[in-house]
Amino acid sequence: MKVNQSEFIISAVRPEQYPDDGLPEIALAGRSNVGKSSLINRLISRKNLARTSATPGKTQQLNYYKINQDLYFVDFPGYGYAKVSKEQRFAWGKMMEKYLLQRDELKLVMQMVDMRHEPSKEDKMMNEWLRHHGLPLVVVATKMDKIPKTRRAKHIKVIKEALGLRSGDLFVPFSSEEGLGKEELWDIITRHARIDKYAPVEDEADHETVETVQTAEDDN
Ligand SMILES: Nc1nc2c(ncn2[C@@H]2O[C@H](COP(=O)(O)OP(=O)(O)OP(=O)(O)O)[C@@H](O)[C@H]2O)c(=O)[nH]1
Ligand SMILES: [Mg+2]
Repeated sequence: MKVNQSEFIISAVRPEQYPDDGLPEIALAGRSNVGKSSLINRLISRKNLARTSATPGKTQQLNYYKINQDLYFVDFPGYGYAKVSKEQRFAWGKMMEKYLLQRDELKLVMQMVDMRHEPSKEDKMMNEWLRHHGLPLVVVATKMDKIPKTRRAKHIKVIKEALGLRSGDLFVPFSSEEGLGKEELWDIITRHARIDKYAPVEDEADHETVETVQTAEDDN
């Protein structure tokens, strides 16, 4: 997928703020700090369009990023972050649930899990919930660069087993640091969003810059 333009649109706290142009939406869900924002940046070859941070729980609204005139990435609040209040967690949960169950434009959920660890209770619950509701799903295992090559197959096996994934289920090991898994994921995204224009992503040189925000601090 050739990304010519990427633009932060809105941090939506209410459904009325969601875009109304009907473009396909790809949601990113996962634990706080799992690497959702980093994955967006890697997919679009930008350093920091989506805010990344070493402070978990930073993304607290549905953050919309428009990619070309083709689709939106919708960056979700990270779940499972202990330091937010119960009320806040409940409010996020409600907003996410409503979005996931009622948003016609939603074409794919990317559920992200950290490749280093066995999926948490919340990861498992989220996965079961998404599958129970029949949502189109790809599980993305992030931070693959942190696992030595010889141990990756083992980690992948543990994750797939913990989530009960079968051979036909979509699963992509990924590294935002090194770009591993990027082409495979774009392929899945464009198929679900029904975008025909599949082409390799070009580098930043011919990329129209619309917004930049703070720099990632990778200490994780
Ligand atoms: N080595 C490595 N570090 C990563 C990778 N992905 C993310 N990180 C680091 O992990 C930290 C969290 O990444 P974010 O992309 O901000 O995570 P997030 O899921 O958006 O977090 P919230 O917005 O808080 O929910 C940052 O320090 C990133 O640089 C990866 O693939 N490899
Ligand atoms: Mg984020």
